[in-house]
Parts: sequence; C-alpha cells; structure tokens
Amino acid sequence: MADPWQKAYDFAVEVAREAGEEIRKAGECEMKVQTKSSTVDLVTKTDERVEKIIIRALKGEFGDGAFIGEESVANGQPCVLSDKPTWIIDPVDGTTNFVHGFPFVAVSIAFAVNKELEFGVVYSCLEDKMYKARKGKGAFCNDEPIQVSDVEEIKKSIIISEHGTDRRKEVVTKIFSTMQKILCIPVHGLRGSGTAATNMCLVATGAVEAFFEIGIHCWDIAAGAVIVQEAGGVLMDVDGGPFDLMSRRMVSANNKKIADRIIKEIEAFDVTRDDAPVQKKE
Ligand SMILES: O=P([O-])([O-])O[C@@H]1[C@@H](O)[C@H](O)[C@@H](O)[C@H](O)[C@@H]1O
Ligand SMILES: [Mg+2]
Repeated sequence: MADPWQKAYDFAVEVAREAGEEIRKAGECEMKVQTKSSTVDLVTKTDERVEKIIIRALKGEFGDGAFIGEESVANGQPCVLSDKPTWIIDPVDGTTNFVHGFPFVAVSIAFAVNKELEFGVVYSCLEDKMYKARKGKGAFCNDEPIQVSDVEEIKKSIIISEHGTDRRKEVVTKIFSTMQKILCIPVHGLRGSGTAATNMCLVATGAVEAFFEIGIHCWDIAAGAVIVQEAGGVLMDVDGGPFDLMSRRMVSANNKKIADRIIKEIEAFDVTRDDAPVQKKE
C-alpha cells in the first residue's frame, strides 16, 4: 500500500529547517516583544511571521487539512483537534529564550489524522539539531537513531520541569513544592531548557530521564510526543492516566517506573484545556 504520509513528513522537515533559518536571521527589529496570557508570556513579530511562512508552505504543498498554530490560536482561531488531517505548529518554542538570546529555540511541527499523531519534527535551530519521528518508524536526531535512557533508579536520574508563565502565588508554590520534593528524593539534578519541544527531545536522546509540565499547550508537545514514543519512551497524564494532547499537562519519561515515581510528587493545579469552548465575550 502506498505510504500516504512520507512526502508530508519529508516536506515538514524542510519547512522546519527554513523556519529555523528565519529565526536565526531575525534581527533586532523583530525583537519587539508583546505579551499574551500574562506579562511573562511573550510573543514577537518573528513568532507570527514564521508561523505564517510555515502555514503558507504547508497549504501550498498539501492544500486541504486543518491547522492549529500557537499564534493563530492566540489571534482567535479555534483550537479543536478533529479527525481531519491536522498540522499542529509552534513556530518558535522558547520565545522567552529567543528574546533573551538563551540558546534553546525550536520549531515544532506535528501532523495528526483521526486525532492520532502520525509524525513530529522539532528543529532546535540554534543548535542545528533536527529531531524527527514517524509513528512506528523510529526517532532520529540529524538522521542518527535516538533512544531513551535505560536508567530505572530515580536516584540516578535527571528530571526536567519548567515553571511556565503562570505567576499566581498559589500556582508557583505548587510548582516549586513539586520541584523540591523531586530534588530531595534525591535525583541527580533538575534541568529545563525553556522549551517543551526541546525538553522532550532531551528525553528521547537519553540526556534526561523525564520531563513533565502543567500549563504547556498542544503545539508545544505534539511533535515531541511522537519523538519520545518512537525513541522508546512513555507519555502519560500527571495523575498517571492516559496522555491527553489537549489537556495542557503531561509526563514524558524513558520508562513507566521513572514516570510513576515522578507522578507521586506532582502537586497538580487546574488549567483550561486547549480545546475548551471559547468563552463568549459579554
Ligand atoms: O511559549 P513558548 O515559548 O512557545 O512555549 C514555552 C514552553 O515550551 C515551555 O515548556 C513553557 O514552560 C513556557 O512557559 C512556554 O510556554
Ligand atoms: Mg511558541
């Protein structure tokens, strides 16, 4: 049977590489910083311009299909994953890093059909690392196969968690209480790159054992989810339930033993699902 998605996968890799080049070239003029959900949830002209370049390229090559893009959603487009072939895009994952020149910024492009993720591409453009994976066909970094760590003992692990952009005291308290409990297991260390997509690729390469976060969006993690799974890792909800792409909470790990141990320490807080009905303005 003809392989329906190989051409789209290969094209997505090239689009991600071109988008990464645009990010690297973006000058001071595009560093004009605006904010979204909070004063620390940043967006720049580069985020918006690069997303338009990606969507234009994909539409030009593949016409139909739905799009969920971080900046399109921020500008009012719906965020609903249907059975239609759907591109899930974060044009600049790690926008705060981009603004500050902190060297982890990724282009994340995923593709889903019938709500199933078919492939994911994450281009860490300042490191020039192209991570990619197709369902059932393995995960790669710069075309070399990658695999999760074989560590099973939590006390021999590095764990990634991020603090996100919600600065409400009750949320920050839960985030840091969780981090403190994990650190004092003790684990070898806590890390965070500032971009969920890159954090998931670090799980997939075995550089760390797990990454979890509450508050991320589907576009941050969709591509990384395929890459972690194809590298032999596991994905689940922060309460141990099944992974739910639109729930804005996720644990990705090298194996279930590490994931289950981390989940014991997570103090969850409420977040609004990505696909929640949009509140009508009065
Ligand atoms: O906004 P963005 O740079 O695309 O995405 C970022 C995520 O990748 C990261 O995991 C999270 O901690 C940040 O708050 C931010 O949401
Ligand atoms: Mg982004």
